[in-house]
Amino acid sequence: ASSPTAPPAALAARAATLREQLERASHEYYVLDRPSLADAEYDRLFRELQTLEAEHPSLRTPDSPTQRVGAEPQSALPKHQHLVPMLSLGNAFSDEELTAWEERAVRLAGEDVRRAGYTAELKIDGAAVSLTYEDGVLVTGATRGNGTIGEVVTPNLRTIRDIPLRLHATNGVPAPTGVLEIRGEVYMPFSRFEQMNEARVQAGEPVFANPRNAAAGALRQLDPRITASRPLRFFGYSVVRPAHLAPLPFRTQWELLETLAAWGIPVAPSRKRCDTLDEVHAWASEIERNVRAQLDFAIDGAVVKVDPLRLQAELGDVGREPRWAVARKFAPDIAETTLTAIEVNI
Ligand SMILES: CC(C)(CNC(=O)c1ccc(Oc2ccccc2)cc1)c1ccc2c(N)nc(N)nc2n1
Repeated sequence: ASSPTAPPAALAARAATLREQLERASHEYYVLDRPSLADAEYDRLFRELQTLEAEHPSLRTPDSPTQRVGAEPQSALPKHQHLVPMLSLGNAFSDEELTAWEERAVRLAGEDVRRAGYTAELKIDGAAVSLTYEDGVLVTGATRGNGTIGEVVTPNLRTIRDIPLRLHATNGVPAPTGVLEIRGEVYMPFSRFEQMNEARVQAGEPVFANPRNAAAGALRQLDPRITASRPLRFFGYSVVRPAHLAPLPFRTQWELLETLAAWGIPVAPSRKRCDTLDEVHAWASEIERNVRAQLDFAIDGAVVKVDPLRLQAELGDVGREPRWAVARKFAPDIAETTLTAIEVNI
């Protein structure tokens, strides 16, 4: 017999179904850009879940879509120590510097580095954050801070539709158990950045210098309703967990990105598995010349990563920089350079 306070199992099951349907619809709408549920139907299900949670508060779980916006403003942002430090990328400004990076890695970890190959990714120019999930449920979100200590901005990150409140099992990839941290970049699409600045000019408010500053500023708001009003997106690119826990279900950076996507985390669209550094050079040039101008988000280069996690661990990091990854920087974005020049001259 169920106790008077516990909701009947049927209602708990209905609430779970609604959470699942609403989160999948949200993922299809915001991340895959191919909604299968009509807005009116989404709203009807959302209201049904809100009603269920109002009648049975124990059904109001942290991964419920009704809990994305609405936490009360905080006085100041509490601090969060990252489980594993968030590293910062060293820079290679030329193909020669990229080759020198590879030489050092080969000297340290042997020919396996070349034989195993690389994963090349877009270097998203946004605000780095770390998302802590426990048994697949988002429990903490924090800014990078100094790499070791960041600021807790969980209520703000929960307003970003790209960030799943619960990680899903899909096409044969099981949902993760235990604790893990997903690192990625919060960014503001150019199109929405311009739109927002235009509105700020009309409202007599100061405009943001660039999308990265706008994203970082939105993330550090004390009132999540302000964050919710800013058009923020997210791309994931790293997963870590404390060394003593069971290893993660992937062995390479490439498989890591595929797993993130399977869990429902958006991953930047252009990326390439490269067998040689020459392939990396060619891909990065192609991105700089032909892809960058078409993207609706800021990138400041490509990131090259030694693919096997075993070799990443062997190479380790020095001075907070991984030896197993490096940024191949592009020429600064003309618009940003011009703006900075104007600011300087005033
Ligand atoms: C590589 C890393 C610095 C993140 N990774 C980490 O911070 C990190 C930190 C400890 C780790 O611990 C290890 C676990 C196993 C093996 C080796 C290290 C692993 C990753 C980074 C930083 C910025 C990036 C960016 N703007 N765009 C893309 N596309 N990728 C980026 N990648």
